[in-house]
This record gives sequence, structure tokens and C-alpha cells, in this order.
Amino acid sequence: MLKTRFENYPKGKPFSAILGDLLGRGIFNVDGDLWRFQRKMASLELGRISIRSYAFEIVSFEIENRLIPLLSSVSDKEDIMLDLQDVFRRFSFDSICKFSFGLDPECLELTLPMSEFAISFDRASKLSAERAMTASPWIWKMKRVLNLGSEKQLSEAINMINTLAQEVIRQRRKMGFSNHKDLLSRFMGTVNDETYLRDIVISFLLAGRDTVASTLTSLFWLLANHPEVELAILAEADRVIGASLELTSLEQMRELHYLQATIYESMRLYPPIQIDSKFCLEDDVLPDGTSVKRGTRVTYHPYAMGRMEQIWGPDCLQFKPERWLKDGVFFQENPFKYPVFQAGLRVCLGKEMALVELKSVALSLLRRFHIKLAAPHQSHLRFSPGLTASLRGGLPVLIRDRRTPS
Ligand code: HEM
Repeated sequence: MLKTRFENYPKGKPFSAILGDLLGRGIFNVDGDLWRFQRKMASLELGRISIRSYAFEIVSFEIENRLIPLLSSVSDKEDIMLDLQDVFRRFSFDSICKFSFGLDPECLELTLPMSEFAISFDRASKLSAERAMTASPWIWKMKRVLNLGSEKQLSEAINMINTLAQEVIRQRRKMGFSNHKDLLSRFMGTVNDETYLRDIVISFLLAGRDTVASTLTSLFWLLANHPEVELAILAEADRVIGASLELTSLEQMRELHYLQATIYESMRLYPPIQIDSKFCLEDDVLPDGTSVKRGTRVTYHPYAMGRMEQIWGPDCLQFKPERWLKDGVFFQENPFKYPVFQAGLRVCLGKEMALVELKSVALSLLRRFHIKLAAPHQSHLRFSPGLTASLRGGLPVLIRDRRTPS
């Protein structure tokens, strides 16, 4: 594993460069000491029980009041296809905005236009990924100096993101923040620096939106192709929760071991962040003796690692939630073998919140609806360029209410 000296970015690296490094983290667009301080604060806030219950409250509200009504409105209509990926992206954007800033962009109201914030993020993410794939860095660097083509568009998207993030902070200030439970209000109680707060806003949106939507999209595609796994999830829910379809409590969600195993297994095959890089701040030596010079980019590949026979055995390409269960109880594989949430010093700070969100959505939708792929014979998923995995062409599905007699 990389030593801690491999911090993320050289001092003063611009946000565009951070986006270009495959997972944005504006919080850490800073030198090592400040990064450690900020990460510590974020980790203290996200570690609180109160914030987890707050996350559960928000997610439950979004599911009951927006997601389920939306799916119900198209259920049993054989001529209406729904792009589940688009729905999940809207859902996760609304949820992360409410959780992080206490503001509601209402993206899940399909009749309303998608938020300009979300559109700018998508544009910046796509352009950054395309930049990372250019044959030589000189091409994009030259375009950036001349402010041309894709670099001009990227800089416009980033300016828009920065302006909107500042607007979020202004609104939060105007509405008052002392009695609010969202993350930004908690930070505003102790920090007054505008740039720091702006970076927090951007970091949480980048970290918590597309990752969740991407996981849900692949999960539902896998479940549509593995009805036996779907049945096992439903049987576990009936056993643990009983007949009530309402989401009950965080404690009860934790008892859904098979569901958790299914989510982990789905992310093993389809990690939302397929590839991740770090830059080396000083000359260093990896544990296997490989020497790495200052400035080298070191990349690891969770997508490839999840499919390696040396790591997962001869059935590595099969979707088998059981590999995560010991006597029916979920057990965590070594995080260095499964770096879907990173590991060690840099492990995802929102992991617990993400799991609550993923389990809640999966459970609520599976228990109410039968979700059928509109193109059932697609044997593998195809991705578009972006910082987070997203399906080319979305995930068109047909929805059927489970209570409707067949
Ligand atoms: C399935 C969902 C998610 C996955 C797979 C995921 C994965 C990751 C990964 C791989 C990193 C490490 C990036 C790096 O430094 O190399 C990370 C960092 C982070 N994640 Fe998540 N994440 C998810 C959801 C969330 C959510 C919902 C939140 C917010 C509530 C969040 C907040 C963060 C933050 C703040 C960091 C920065 C930590 C740091 O760089 O030190 N994540 N995440």
C-alpha cells in the first residue's frame, strides 16, 4: 500500500486538475497539513450517530415522497420506459444536497428542469475524463493556455460550479445555520473561510452523488439478471422486517446481511470509481520494492482488481453475494483487496451513509416493484467516459407493481 507520504495533490493545484484526477475532492485541494485538518473535521462530523440518523431521515423522506410515487406513476404501463440511471442520479443529487447543505434542488420532480449545478458537474466530469484520455498532456495544456475548445468549456463549467457553490453558502447564511443539522451548517459554526466552505460544498457533491447513483444502476441491472438473488433479498426482508413496507430503523437495516453482501458483490464487479490515481510528493519506495520518483502518477484499478482470479478465485466473474457471508453474517473482506471505498488513511468518509442510502433504496423498490430491463439480452454493461462509472444510453426499464395480479 502506498505510504502516507503519497498525499494527494501539490499545493495550489486548481480544481480543474483535481477533477482531472478521477475523483474530485475539493476539500483536499490544499497542502498536506490543511488536508489532514479538514479530513479530521469531516470525519468527526460524519462519524456522529446524529448525522447518520439525519441521513436516514432524509433518504427515507426522498424514497417515500418522491422515488416511490415516481415509479408508481409509470408502473404497469407497458408503453412507458423509465431510465433508472437518470432517476437514481436525480435522487442522489437531491439527497446529497439536502444532507450536505439543507437545500432541496427538487431534481426528482421530473417536470422541473435538472439543476444547473448538476448539469455543470456532469459537463466538468465528462470533459475531465476526456482530458485524462488525450494522447499527450501537451494537447490539453496548449488548449488551456489558448482557452480553446474543450478546455474553454471545462473552465466555463468550473466557473459555474464555483459560483453556484458560493451561492449555496450565501443562501445558507441568509437562512441561518446555527440550528440546522446539515453538514455545511455544522462546518459554518466553526469555519469562516469562504474558499474552504466552497471546497466542502463541491467535495461532498462530487463524492456523494454519482457514486451512489452508479452503484444503484449496476445493482439493479445485476438483480434483473439474477432473480434468485432478488428472491433471497426479499425473503431476508420478510424475515427481519416483517410485512410492513415502511423503512423502519437504522438498527434493523444493519441486520440485513444478505442485502449488504449483495451490494458489496455488485460493487466488486462494478465499482463506481473504476480507477483512481495519486501523485507522489517525494521520491519513495513501494512495499514491493518498486521505487517511485517525485511527481509520478500512481494508479490503482478497482474494476480490474475485482475481476482478478488471484484475488477472488476461479469464480471471480460470477455474481455471488454468498462470498461475503460467514454463517449468514456479512464479513468485510480485507479493504486493501477490495479498495472500492479506498482503504487506510484515505478511506471514504461517507461509506456508512452510502450503505444506508443504497440499502434503503434497494429494499424499498424491490419490495414494491418488479423492475424489468427494457433490453433484457444485454450481456454486459457499457460505460461512458466520466469520473464515475455511468452507463452509455442509461438503464431503460419497465416497472410493474408487485401487488398487480399477473
Ligand atoms: C457507493 C458510494 C461511494 C463510494 C464507492 C465511494 C468511494 C470513495 C473513494 C474510493 C474515496 C477515496 C478517494 C481517494 O482519495 O482516492 C472516497 C472519498 C470520499 N468520500 Fe466516498 N464513496 C461513496 C459515497 C460517498 C458519500 C455518499 C459521501 C458523502 C456523504 C462520500 C464522501 C466522501 C468524502 C468526503 C471523501 C474524501 C475522503 C478523502 O479523500 O480523504 N462518499 N469515496
